[in-house]
Amino acid sequence: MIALSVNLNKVATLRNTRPHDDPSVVRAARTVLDAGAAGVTVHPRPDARHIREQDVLDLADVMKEAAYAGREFNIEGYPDDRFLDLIRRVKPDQVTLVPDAPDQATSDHGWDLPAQHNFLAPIVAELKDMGCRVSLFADAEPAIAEAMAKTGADRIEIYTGPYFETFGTPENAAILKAIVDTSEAARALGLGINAGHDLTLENLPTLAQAVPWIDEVSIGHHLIGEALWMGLDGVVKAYRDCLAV
Ligand SMILES: CC(=O)[C@@H](O)[C@H](O)COP(=O)(O)O
Ligand SMILES: NCC(=O)COP(=O)(O)O
Repeated sequence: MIALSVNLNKVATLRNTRPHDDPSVVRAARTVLDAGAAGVTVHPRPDARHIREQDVLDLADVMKEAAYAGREFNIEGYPDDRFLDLIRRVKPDQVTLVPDAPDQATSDHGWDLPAQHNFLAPIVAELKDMGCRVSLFADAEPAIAEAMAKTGADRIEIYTGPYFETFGTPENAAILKAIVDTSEAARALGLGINAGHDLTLENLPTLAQAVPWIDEVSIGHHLIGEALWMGLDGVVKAYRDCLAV
């Protein structure tokens, strides 16, 4: 079964609008894990617009609790000194490197490889030496698979934003085929497959059926939004039902 990692960024977005800890990111993490999520994901951006360093440290403590043995902590971000120092302190199960600029509204593209190989490969090596699994954010382009593998990364995370944007239109078939082809090319090179960005209860079943070998999807924005109507426990269970292909 495809693992669901719940991205808690948007809980922190709401929390940050007032000077107190409500809604609690830690409480949200416990809720989604108790509902069966395989792990949690956070993206501590340079401007701390949502997830702050203290959230990362607090969640690292939660993930060490016996009740959550076997669940994974995935930290996403651009590997600047701030981010790498935090990773060295926390040593999460997985690090997902994304090529985001500090002022980027959200993640919307994968790494430019092989151009950025010499920048990424040493960082990937250091993170793996720490015992972290390393995933690289990737556009759905089969030709990128070889360059991704050459960095030494363990997995790629296929960016599914265009899949969301085209879902339900004639253009979606080509986007989905590119995702399938990219995943197959990467798997053939020994890479694991993650996927994420703008996955929803509507578009996830088709993706899961087309690419059942995905290791993990990380989902935040639409899941947290849907929780307003379904409750956090209920929406996690609904997303997991989509993945039981
Ligand atoms: C990498 C990716 O697609 C998302 O995980 C990203 O973390 C979303 O960031 P925001 O929640 O800041 O939009
Ligand atoms: N890597 C994708 C992620 O963690 C969540 O993306 P989104 O569901 O918030 O778009």
